[in-house]
Amino acid sequence: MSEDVSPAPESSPSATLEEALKKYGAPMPEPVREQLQRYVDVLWDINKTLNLTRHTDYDKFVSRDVMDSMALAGQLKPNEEILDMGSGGGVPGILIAIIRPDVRVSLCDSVGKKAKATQEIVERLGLEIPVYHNRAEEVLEDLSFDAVVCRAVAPMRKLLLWLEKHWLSAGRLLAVKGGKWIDEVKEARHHGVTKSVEIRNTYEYETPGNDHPSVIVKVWPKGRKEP
Ligand SMILES: C[S@@+](CC[C@H](N)C(=O)[O-])C[C@H]1O[C@@H](n2cnc3c(N)ncnc32)[C@H](O)[C@@H]1O
Repeated sequence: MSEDVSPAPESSPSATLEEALKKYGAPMPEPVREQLQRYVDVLWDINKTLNLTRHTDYDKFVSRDVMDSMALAGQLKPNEEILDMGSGGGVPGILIAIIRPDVRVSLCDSVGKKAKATQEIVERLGLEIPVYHNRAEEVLEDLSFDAVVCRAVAPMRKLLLWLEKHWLSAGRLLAVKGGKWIDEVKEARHHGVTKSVEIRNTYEYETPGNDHPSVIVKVWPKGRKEP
């Protein structure tokens, strides 16, 4: 008897947010799902005129944006206060605010039109989230947080350089990284910006379509108990 070698059929694109959330193992209570739906509706609407995201279908939105934000949210303690550094279209900050309403989120982006778009999203969703049109380093001059979170903002070398003088107000860094994170840490070490910090891979998870798992990298100042 010949073996059936026909390729497995590709799963069909998710027609709804609910379908995608189920497909990627992230079912959400209805009120959260409704808020996520409102968020993508507003984001995709603004995205018609301003390039904020390439994740313009439910599968990409859930498998990338929601999964990354959930991975970060899982590292936060109850009622913590966080700064999303380089929010762009609001990932991960706005999604963390929706998934974890106990967490107090602030957003910042150094580019004016991005910060303005993020402000518009926040207002249209009726969320009470401060949005700063500033570099994170500038925000950290005046305000303190339990953690700074970020995705797709800069390599570790730059993130550590930017935060070097701000650990008292940044608390800890939680950065979403891909398979090259170890190379990024090596490069940062080569540039001498890892001397006064501890760096740990704190959580790994699969991202559909990527060969390597995604990682939440945690960084905190040396000498301080692991947060
Ligand atoms: C590639 S986008 C990523 C946006 C979003 N985090 C995401 O994952 O979809 C990077 C954003 O970081 C912003 N950015 C870069 N350096 C920054 C800094 N030091 N402080 C605040 N924002 C920064 C850029 O303006 C840009 O909007």
